Amino acid sequence: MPVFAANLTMMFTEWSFLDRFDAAAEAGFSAVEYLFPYEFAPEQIEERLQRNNLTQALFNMPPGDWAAGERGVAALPARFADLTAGVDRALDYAEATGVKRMHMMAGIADRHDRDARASYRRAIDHAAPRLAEKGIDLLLEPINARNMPGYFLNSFDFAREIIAEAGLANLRLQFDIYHCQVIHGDVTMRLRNAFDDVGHVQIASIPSRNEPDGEELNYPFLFAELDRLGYAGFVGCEYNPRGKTLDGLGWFEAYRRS
Ligand SMILES: O=C(O)C(=O)[C@@H](O)CO
Ligand SMILES: [Mg+2]
Repeated sequence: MPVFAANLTMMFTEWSFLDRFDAAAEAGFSAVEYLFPYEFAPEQIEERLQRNNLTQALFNMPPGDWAAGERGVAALPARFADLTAGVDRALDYAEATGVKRMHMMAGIADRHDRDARASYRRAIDHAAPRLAEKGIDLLLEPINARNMPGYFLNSFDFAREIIAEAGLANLRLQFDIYHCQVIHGDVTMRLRNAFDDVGHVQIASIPSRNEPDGEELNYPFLFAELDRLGYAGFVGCEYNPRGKTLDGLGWFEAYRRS
């Protein structure tokens, strides 16, 4: 049975960020993820995790200037110093939270640009060994162009090509089923084919990015498929609730921690 992680950037937004940990635990989640912890001290996050007996499944490394439209700096050749500083900062939070996987966003850049690709590889070659020293996986996530126009890593095939080329044991694919369906379709076969690379899974309905309980995909089938494949990682609930978070948790009833 999959282990679900509440995404605290998108779910439980009726609560302040730190109180979302309590709300997610109360709703029966045993793990959480979110985009970024950096507005809070590592100790504040650690305290909420421990108080609620929650596992930190995932978070992202610093993405550059998010408010200005940056979506990562890894593929931006002029930003290598920011990338290395971001790895250091993320590792401080990893130590406090015990997280075992971190996502490095690529940035807005043309994936056919040679300098952007070389910069992305340089960022991976720097970050992955730093994380490996701490037993942490480095995740790469393809993101669809409708949600993030101009994003460098916009194809699952390209992500797998980069992972194969880098040949690093702790470099894994963040398989967001929502993005896969929007970009390519054929989700089950892609999951099967990519399974050896998969380090984290995320879910949402398609096309609305709401609860995984309707619209284009049959999530009960996909959850069973993850079991058939022997997936032992987390499934991040990266969706925008249609209404109140708690009102939309009917799909989660069978999976909640008692
Ligand atoms: O947009 C997504 O999908 C994500 O998983 C975010 O964490 C962007 O990294
Ligand atoms: Mg995602």
